[in-house]
Amino acid sequence: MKIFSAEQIREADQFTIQHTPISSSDLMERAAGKCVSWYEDHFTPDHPVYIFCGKGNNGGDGLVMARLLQQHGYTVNTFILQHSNNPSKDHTLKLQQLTDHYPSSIHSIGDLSDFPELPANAVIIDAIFGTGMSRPVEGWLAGIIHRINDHRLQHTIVSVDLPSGMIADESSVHFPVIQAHYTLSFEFYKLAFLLPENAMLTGEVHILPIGLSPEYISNTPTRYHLTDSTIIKTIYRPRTPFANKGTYGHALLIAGSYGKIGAAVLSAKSCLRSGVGLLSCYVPQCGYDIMQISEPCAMCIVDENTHYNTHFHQGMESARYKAIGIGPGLDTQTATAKSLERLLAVWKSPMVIDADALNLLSIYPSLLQEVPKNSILTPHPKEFERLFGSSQNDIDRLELLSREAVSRHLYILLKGRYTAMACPDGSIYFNPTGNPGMATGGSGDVLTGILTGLLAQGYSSKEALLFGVWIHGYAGDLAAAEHSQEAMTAADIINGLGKAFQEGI
Ligand SMILES: NC(=O)C1=CN([C@@H]2O[C@H](COP(=O)(O)OP(=O)(O)OC[C@H]3O[C@@H](n4cnc5c(N)ncnc54)[C@H](O)[C@@H]3O)[C@@H](O)[C@H]2O)[C@H](O)CC1
Ligand SMILES: [K+]
Repeated sequence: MKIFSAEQIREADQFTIQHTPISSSDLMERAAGKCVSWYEDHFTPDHPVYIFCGKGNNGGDGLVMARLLQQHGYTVNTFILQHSNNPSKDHTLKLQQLTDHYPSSIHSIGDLSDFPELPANAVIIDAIFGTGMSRPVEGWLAGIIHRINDHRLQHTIVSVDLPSGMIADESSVHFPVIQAHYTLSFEFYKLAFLLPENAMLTGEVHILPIGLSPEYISNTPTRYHLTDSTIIKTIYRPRTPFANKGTYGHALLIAGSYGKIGAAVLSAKSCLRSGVGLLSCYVPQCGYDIMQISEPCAMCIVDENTHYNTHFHQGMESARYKAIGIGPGLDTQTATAKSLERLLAVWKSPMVIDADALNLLSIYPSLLQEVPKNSILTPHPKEFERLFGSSQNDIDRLELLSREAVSRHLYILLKGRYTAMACPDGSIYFNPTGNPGMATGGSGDVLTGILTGLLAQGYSSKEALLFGVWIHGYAGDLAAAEHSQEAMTAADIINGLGKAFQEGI
């Protein structure tokens, strides 16, 4: 699914009005009608509705909702915030229609002292600002936003299109923004909904289709995308009937150190459960028995060192692996760094680089220059910061992520609720699958195994990344459904992979 900017959403709006038989006034009726249908499914008429409207089209949506909800038997009080003397055309039209039918339900707010007392069971609808926001809300308007937020514990807050004060495609960190329980957004996710810094502001997001032109949507390129099953279906390739294990590649996982052989085992298991043809695991001596017993389907190559890996570069100039994954439980010993340096000097195909291998790249930044093009780096936010530095806000961090991916020709993901995946062509994909139960030790090791397994099978780096992160999250959701987010472990994610491949594509 494409993620459009506020500017593009305005264009989509205009294009739809010009090229399909619908007026802007009717499009607003349709949008508000969708919100009303959603609302009626969630709240009965015993809850008085308090709708706060701005003077633009977001406020216009609120005015239409006020009319429709009253027509449907709800008690509604509408408050128009007098922040501007230039209401939008449709706002003016919808205000007139509301005045014609329900004049006594309309009130005006010119400053904070006009804010109403809310009855205990009232529901608040926030239709103050939508995609028209481009700067922080200030003065008494900011006061109104804070006042609404003060009611958050007692009253449900439903935001129309965006929580007011949030800027659709910029950072609004530290700005006054409505803290909604629900956000009913039109047609598209907004970039702002996917930023960790806004996690507490949107509440549950519901995307309501309003029939914006499919022609505009398919013909307009975007930089940001949300991975969905349509994208995953185009990536997935079923196995061929005449396949043998050579068809699906031989992967090498370089992982594990004393006390962290479990990370290597988790990666190995998930790699095998992602369809790899053959898997070899390179481990220190202390890992040999553990690996062979835990995962008989994997072959084992053993380092000369007992506790950590020191010679995995050996023989790699002529090795025929289809993919290498390195990092889970690796440790950051100097001898491991030296071996990584020598591996990078000879290995020029894409690799999956995770965990301690990323930490080695941040300790020895010159190694980062040697990472093969199209490799996949999988940092969590702390690892990302150690590698590339810190940022003021989530938009700056996305820009940094993208700059690094483009300039180094790498695929870099940044783990989170919506894992962001930056590609060398400048595009950024967000992944929607997964849940907080996956914030547990070993979950990243499982992802490394999956990505390595997909790369080895011949998926391109971009395909392996989008598909791997999707299936990892999907398997995590299945694990949470079975065990709860609290009780699930990384091993349960691996156990979910079978069903994820069957049902998640
Ligand atoms: N996407 C669609 O196809 C549809 C969208 N609809 C709704 O329209 C809004 C966008 O409306 P717009 O008039 O462009 O902007 P807003 O209502 O968000 O705000 C404009 C209004 O607010 C003033 N303003 C902006 N920023 C500030 C500020 N920081 N402080 C004070 N005042 C500010 C500005 O001057 C204007 O007066 C979209 O979100 C949807 O809700 C359609 O109804 C359906 C089609
Ligand atoms: K709003």
